[in-house]
Amino acid sequence: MGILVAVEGLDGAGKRTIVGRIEQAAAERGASVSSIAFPRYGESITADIASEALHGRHGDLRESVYAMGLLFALDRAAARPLLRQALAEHDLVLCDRYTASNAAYNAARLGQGAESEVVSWVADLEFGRFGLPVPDHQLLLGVPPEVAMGRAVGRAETDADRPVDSYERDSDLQRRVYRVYGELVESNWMSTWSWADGDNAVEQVLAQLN
Ligand SMILES: Nc1ncnc2c1ncn2[C@@H]1O[C@H](COP(=O)(O)OP(=O)(O)OP(=O)(O)O)[C@@H](O)[C@H]1O
Ligand SMILES: Cc1cn([C@H]2C[C@H](O)[C@@H](COP(=O)(O)O)O2)c(=O)[nH]c1=O
Repeated sequence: MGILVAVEGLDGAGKRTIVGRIEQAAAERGASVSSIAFPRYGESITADIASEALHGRHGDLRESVYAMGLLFALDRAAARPLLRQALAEHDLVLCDRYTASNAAYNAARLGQGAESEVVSWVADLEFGRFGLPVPDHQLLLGVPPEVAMGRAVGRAETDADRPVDSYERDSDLQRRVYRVYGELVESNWMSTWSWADGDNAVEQVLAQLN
């Protein structure tokens, strides 16, 4: 049975980039690794609808914090068998965003913090009702909002398939999300957390394998 590590952070923080580096470093150490990125665009209808809503489609769907949170949660619920299989077959399973993304973004959208009702709702729904595995460790890529937003905008300029969405355009939201993530780290929400910058993220995850 492998361990499940979730990599969290703001839009454009560099999660995908770091997950690739962790995969490579773990494989070089002889560990078998699998990764899964949420939302699962192109594989999950609920993930695709959430993305379309963030790009202005589906009427007022995106205005509802709980409706958006439910779409992201249903994407993960549908991935539960994949996660279980990956954990049975690999030493390390990496998630590029997981349930804490729903906690941080939904609380921030409501102007609330890590102790709020919506964060409990996310935990009850995803770990309780949907039976998703609780991560063994969660890592926050602590790239500040101004830097992360700059990267997201830079990516959009060079990648026509990755235009900024309504969350990424909202600098106040990104600042609030960063604050809630900090509170999730401080309270070790659901499991242990560590705070990483780009340089020590790989070592922090590899340490979990020992
Ligand atoms: N350490 C870094 N320094 C500078 N640029 C970086 C760094 N890491 C990633 N980038 C660049 O920043 C952009 C965002 O990176 P990436 O796609 O890995 O972020 P992400 O956190 O997965 O984003 P999202 O959650 O929005 O999908 C990309 O263009 C990437 O090449
Ligand atoms: C998985 C997940 C994501 N979100 C938010 C975070 C981002 O702003 C968008 C899209 O994700 P991406 O990594 O930029 O493609 O959705 C969320 O609120 N809840 C979630 O569970």
